[in-house]
Amino acid sequence: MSISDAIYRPFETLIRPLDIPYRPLPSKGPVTVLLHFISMFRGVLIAMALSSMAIEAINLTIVWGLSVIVDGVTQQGASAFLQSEWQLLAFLGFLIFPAMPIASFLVNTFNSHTLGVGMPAAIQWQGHKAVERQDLGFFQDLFAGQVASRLQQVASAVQQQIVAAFQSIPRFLLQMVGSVILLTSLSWQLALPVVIWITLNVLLAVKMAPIFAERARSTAKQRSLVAGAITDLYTNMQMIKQFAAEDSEAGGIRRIIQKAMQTQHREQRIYRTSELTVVALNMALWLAMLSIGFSGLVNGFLTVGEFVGAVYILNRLSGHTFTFLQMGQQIFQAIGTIKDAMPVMTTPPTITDRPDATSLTVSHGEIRFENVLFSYKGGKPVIDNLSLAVRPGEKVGLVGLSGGGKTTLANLLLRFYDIKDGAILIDGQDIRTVTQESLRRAIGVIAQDVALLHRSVGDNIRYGRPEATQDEIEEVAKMASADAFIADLADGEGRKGYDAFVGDRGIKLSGGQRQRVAIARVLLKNAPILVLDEATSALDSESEAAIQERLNLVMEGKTVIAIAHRLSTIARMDRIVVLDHGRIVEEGRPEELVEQNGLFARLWKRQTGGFIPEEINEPLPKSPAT
Ligand SMILES: Nc1ncnc2c1ncn2[C@@H]1O[C@H](COP(=O)(O)OP(=O)(O)OP(=O)(O)O)[C@@H](O)[C@H]1O
Repeated sequence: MSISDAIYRPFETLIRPLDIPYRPLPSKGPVTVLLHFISMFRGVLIAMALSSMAIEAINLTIVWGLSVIVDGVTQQGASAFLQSEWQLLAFLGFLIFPAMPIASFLVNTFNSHTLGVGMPAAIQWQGHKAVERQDLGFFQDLFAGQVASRLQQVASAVQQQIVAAFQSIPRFLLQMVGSVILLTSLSWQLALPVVIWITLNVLLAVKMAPIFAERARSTAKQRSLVAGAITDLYTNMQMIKQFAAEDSEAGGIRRIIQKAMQTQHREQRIYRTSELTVVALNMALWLAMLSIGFSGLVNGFLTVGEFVGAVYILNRLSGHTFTFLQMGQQIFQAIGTIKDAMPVMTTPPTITDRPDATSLTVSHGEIRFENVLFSYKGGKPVIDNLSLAVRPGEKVGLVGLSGGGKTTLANLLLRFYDIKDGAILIDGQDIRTVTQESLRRAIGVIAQDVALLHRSVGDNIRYGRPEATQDEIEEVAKMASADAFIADLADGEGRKGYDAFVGDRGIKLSGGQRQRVAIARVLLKNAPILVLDEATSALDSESEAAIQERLNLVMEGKTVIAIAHRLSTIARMDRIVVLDHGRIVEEGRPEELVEQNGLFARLWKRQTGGFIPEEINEPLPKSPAT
């Protein structure tokens, strides 16, 4: 171990931020959030506050010592004073060195190494754990970038301000009290203006605090709006360019930045006004103290040593009020930032596991929707008293007009939202009584808009089963006919094949390639239930045939609910359920429904131009488990 390791490692490992267990954040106001994080680090914070108070105590003692030395030397002469008071001089020497550098090192290193690094990491981690628990609806109401920026702002603001507060407030209070005591011991006439000055400063702080808080909050809100809007823009850059909307979007961003600047100016005005008041109060104190000091010297109620001591104390006090005021501003900025971020960090998730939630066990794969009623926040019913039983291994196709509730129904099965009434059961187990994790592990999803993470294509496939080996990944890629294009992949960083990155949301892959990766991922997951939200966009017929073939492979032996748009998929379903306004309006085998001449037949004819293709009249593949 190097010397540097020996000195700094203990400070660096005093807190292990990522090992602190997650505790839900209190939602009763920003101060409770601050206290929550303070309690997480209280040991180090107290140690830092004590070291910082030690620095102040040393300073005050040195000031007192100086006034004693000045008076002693003027009265007794230097050598007599040295002889009689050498212990005092030695003690002052010890305070100057090594006590002062040690205390100062402790404060700075707790500050930079233990808290400066550990605290934002802990706050960001705890914040992330809080956000991650939120249900899908929460993310739909917010810009992702805004959430991320709020977390980051909170992490740095809270850390800086808590640390500054613990470093400065106890020290400042000690300095105030110590200064008043010391000054009183020198002369009460000198202490009096200081007491008045402190009272005026406290009144000022009480008056300004709510204004600071309100303005700081507006600024934080505007700042996170800017970050959110910019992230939203960058994420949708392709669409923006398609519409050549860069200029009009830039106009929007410009307006948001302009608004953010206005709120910042408003915030800064109040700070400068209060600083001006503090400077005026400081100068008035100086004037009063110097007048009293000179009159004390003239009238003999003060010695030169006492006068020097008083001037030194005054210098420190007035200098520190300024720092203290700035710290007050920063603390209110932090409180504003927390207030703005509170909804993100403290909203309790609405979809939670029951305390007695069990793990879902899928033995057959039967799904039952029983009188399900659902509406989105404040809206009218999207799923209206719907009952549907899907037999084990059955493949049900959901068909209907756009907005009929197909995607919603699939999302309810995954418990992305909780239903208002009725029940959804898988093999007899109500999905609200099992853990969300076990539920979602049992369901494979191929969504319409295949989402891939900006990682290697191999890692994206591995998402289906993180512990899968490279061989298994290659095997499913082959089954999904993805192996050929993956072999040819290369990214800008020189990574090739399975190691090549796919771009944000998989942007560097074609729609068909993304779908193949999604199929491989679900093949690897091998869940007993499959939800398939078919892309409406037509792939070319060759790709469609290839994908269809792969999908058959994924669907084999599984209970399937497919939001079906393509004729080829519909034809492969055991049963079609036609949804309209959240209700089942028709149900049956596709060929039966065509004959019924209802909504399905209408949709069908519209899609085929009145032509009923051969495949619907062909015998349909038998469902394995029915
Ligand atoms: N997150 C949401 N918040 C509020 N309303 C929503 C949300 N998602 C969907 N809706 C509404 O619920 C209704 C059903 O939508 P859903 O997406 O389930 O229909 P769909 O049948 O899948 O349509 P499509 O075929 O066009 O995908 C629509 O009126 C839609 O506006």
